[in-house]
Amino acid sequence: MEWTRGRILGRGSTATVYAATFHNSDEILAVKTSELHRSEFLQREAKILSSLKSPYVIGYRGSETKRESNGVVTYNILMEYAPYGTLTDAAAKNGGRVDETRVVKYTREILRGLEYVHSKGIVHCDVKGSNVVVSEKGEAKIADFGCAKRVDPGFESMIMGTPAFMAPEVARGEKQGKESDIWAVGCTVIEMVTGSPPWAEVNSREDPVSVLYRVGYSGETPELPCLLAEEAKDFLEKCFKREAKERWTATQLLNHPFLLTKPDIEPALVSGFVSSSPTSVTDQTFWRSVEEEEEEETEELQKDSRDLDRLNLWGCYSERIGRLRCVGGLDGPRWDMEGGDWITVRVRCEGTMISGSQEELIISENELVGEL
Ligand SMILES: Nc1ncnc2c1ncn2[C@@H]1O[C@H](COP(=O)(O)OP(=O)(O)OP(=O)(O)O)[C@@H](O)[C@H]1O
Repeated sequence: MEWTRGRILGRGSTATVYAATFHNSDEILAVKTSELHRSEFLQREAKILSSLKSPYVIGYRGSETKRESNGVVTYNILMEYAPYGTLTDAAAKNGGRVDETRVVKYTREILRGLEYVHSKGIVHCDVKGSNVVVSEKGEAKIADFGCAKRVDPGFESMIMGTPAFMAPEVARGEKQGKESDIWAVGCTVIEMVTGSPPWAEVNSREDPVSVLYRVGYSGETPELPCLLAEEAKDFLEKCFKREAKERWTATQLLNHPFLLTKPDIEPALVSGFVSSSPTSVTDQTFWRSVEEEEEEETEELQKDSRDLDRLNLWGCYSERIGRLRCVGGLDGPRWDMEGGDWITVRVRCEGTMISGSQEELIISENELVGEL
């Protein structure tokens, strides 16, 4: 395969993704690259991605090693190019959150993708806004299968994912199955609606270990955004059943009224992430009206005048977390609160933690257990 590498589209913990062009066609590609000697996760990803074909999963175009002009040997996955970035980008471009029509559309498409992936006996293990990309036609497609695994009982068990999106059973290091992906879908909806993952109040002041502890052991479920209509809240409650076996499946959720009441929107409406008007807040089918919210807030304030914060209808969105990034090295992990995306962690159930990049030592199971 002859192709030329272009600009960087994004960086993750295991690889860098570039735009590229095929020499024998006009197709633009995305190429996910890491040095060959660090490409264990990329090679696993290629194996899984090559077995999948769905409109809601990023398209696989091949994989190969390549000697770069500087002599470095790289491993590369060639994929369909998604020009509109990730759902996290979509929220950022739209003032911190995705508008309601797109939240419904993208949630439906993520679930269609997961329904397919799960039917193939595969669990994604790292569903989150920054791992869902938007295609040229405006469809949400699940990407980054670097943590994905087959659900075969004999398969090596490894806990993987991003702390704020982890289900309780994953945070406790017990198991990671299809149900854990569904919890992460709920977290992704919260991320789209509010611009922040769940547990933002913990994230902003503490560290990911505290998030894992809270998810795994507190008995709590993520706080539901206060402006959501009851239908949307009910949908999230079905995702956030703490008992994995009580959680709804992708197929069941696709038939939830939250997703059934709105038809698919035209692709033309999606392209370019045309910024939506804040008036969507008043749409009764998804958001509760500001008046309704105000009335309830006033009643609550009368009941408890100490709760002054609740006067501000937008208060529940005002907390923006400092993004966490682990940038450890041989000296051990440290948490960077300033920038970068939510990181993915990979912990072997038995033994020490490994991450995709040898430079980014993230956290060891022993440290985790020690902290907990
Ligand atoms: N097919 C694609 N088209 C366009 N951009 C993409 C594509 N795939 C990935 N990207 C961009 O590259 C970024 C990193 O990709 P990806 O999440 O696959 O890397 P990673 O190293 O596996 O990340 P993680 O830290 O989640 O493990 C994405 O967040 C996105 O911005």
